[in-house]
Amino acid sequence: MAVPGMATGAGVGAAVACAAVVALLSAVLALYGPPLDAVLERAFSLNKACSIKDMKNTFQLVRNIIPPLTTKKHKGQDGRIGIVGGCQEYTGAPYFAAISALKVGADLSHVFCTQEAAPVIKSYSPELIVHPVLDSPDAVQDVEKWLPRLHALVVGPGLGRDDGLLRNVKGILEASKARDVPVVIDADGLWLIAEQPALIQGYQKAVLTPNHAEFRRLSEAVLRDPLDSSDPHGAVLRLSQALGNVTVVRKGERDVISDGRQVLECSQEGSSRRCGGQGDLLSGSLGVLVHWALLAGPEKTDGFSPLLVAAFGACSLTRQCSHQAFQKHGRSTTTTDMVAEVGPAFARLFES
Ligand SMILES: NC(=O)C1=CN([C@@H]2O[C@H](COP(=O)(O)OP(=O)(O)OC[C@H]3O[C@@H](n4cnc5c(N)ncnc54)[C@H](O)[C@@H]3O)[C@@H](O)[C@H]2O)[C@@H](O)CC1
Ligand SMILES: Nc1ncnc2c1ncn2[C@@H]1O[C@H](COP(=O)(O)OP(=O)(O)OP(=O)(O)O)[C@@H](O)[C@H]1O
Ligand SMILES: [Mg+2]
Repeated sequence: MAVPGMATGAGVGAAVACAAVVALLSAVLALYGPPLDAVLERAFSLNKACSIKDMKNTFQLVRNIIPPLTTKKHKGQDGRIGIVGGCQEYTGAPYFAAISALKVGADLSHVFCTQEAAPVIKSYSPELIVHPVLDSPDAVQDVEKWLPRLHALVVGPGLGRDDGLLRNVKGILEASKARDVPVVIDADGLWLIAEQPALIQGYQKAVLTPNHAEFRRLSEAVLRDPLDSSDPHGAVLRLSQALGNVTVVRKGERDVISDGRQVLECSQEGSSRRCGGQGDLLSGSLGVLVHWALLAGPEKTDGFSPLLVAAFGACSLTRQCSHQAFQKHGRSTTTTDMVAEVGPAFARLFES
């Protein structure tokens, strides 16, 4: 794979990132066998210096962070995830994020949304725990009291941009940082970060998941420069560095992931459908994988940043869901069809 950005100040990271991407590729190879070589060529851009052996080792990293299913665990151990989002306009986004977290393997998924969004989100699924608190004057305290029971928060899907709501979310982010709760920030959560980057500056347990427009907005706000579209890896690396090594996942035709030291690229085959909600599936899945990766620790990720490994896992899973759903539904594919593929896609990529 090409990791050009890593040459600039990334040092040792270049070799490690290269190995990681190659390893991911190799694991898929092991799963599908040689006929899928072509698919894999697209899945991970290869640096010619990386060997197939390295690839094998590094794909194993994603598998390494997945907790085993055993009869010895209690409810909640494999993940209690909170989604902060859901307002009058947007109820689908927090639902997609929350249900995806459950389908990936979390035990409990909470949604903290506005009062009027709550009954709508509840009605989509009996599996979600829905708190109608986000527009209450006590929103911060109402969410804060749940923080000790949550392993990760996904902030932003379907949040909207109401000033009052964003003020509450600012308080929730500050409370999460104070308690060291990992946060994935997506969608309108990124709008808030573009307005106030200091909110997340240097927080090592944060992952940002911008789409095309969100990345531009964030990058221009933080770096105070027009975005250089000729160097996608360097742009992500620089944004992450400027934010104090917060992990950034830039979604697009290829997903580019960086923690300011290393750059990974995921171009696992997805589909040409660009229906809304796919990013919500990614951020919800990532909430669980971030928890698993931090729990597993750097020993399991071979010294590699656990958040990079988690991000790569969520990107490849989302794209695989899109691929499988499109094979069945073609042009009519929607995010609901992708959610139905989370289990089979996860098994294909990480468990067979
Ligand atoms: N069913 C739902 O409730 C959904 C709600 N959503 C929510 O909608 C709100 C706004 O999210 P948006 O993602 O629309 O953010 P923005 O309001 O910042 O809009 C992004 C814009 O960028 C455009 N864009 C995307 N990719 C592009 C590319 N590669 N090149 C050029 N333009 C591109 C899109 O068409 C869109 O107009 C968020 O709260 C989000 O979570 C979305 O998650 C979609 C599903
Ligand atoms: N051109 C593309 N080709 C293949 N996959 C893509 C492409 N653009 C985005 N994706 C994939 O789609 C998923 C969602 O990315 P996208 O940019 O649509 O997010 P988003 O705009 O935040 O989505 P949402 O509608 O949920 O807010 C990611 O897994 C990403 O890899
Ligand atoms: Mg989005």
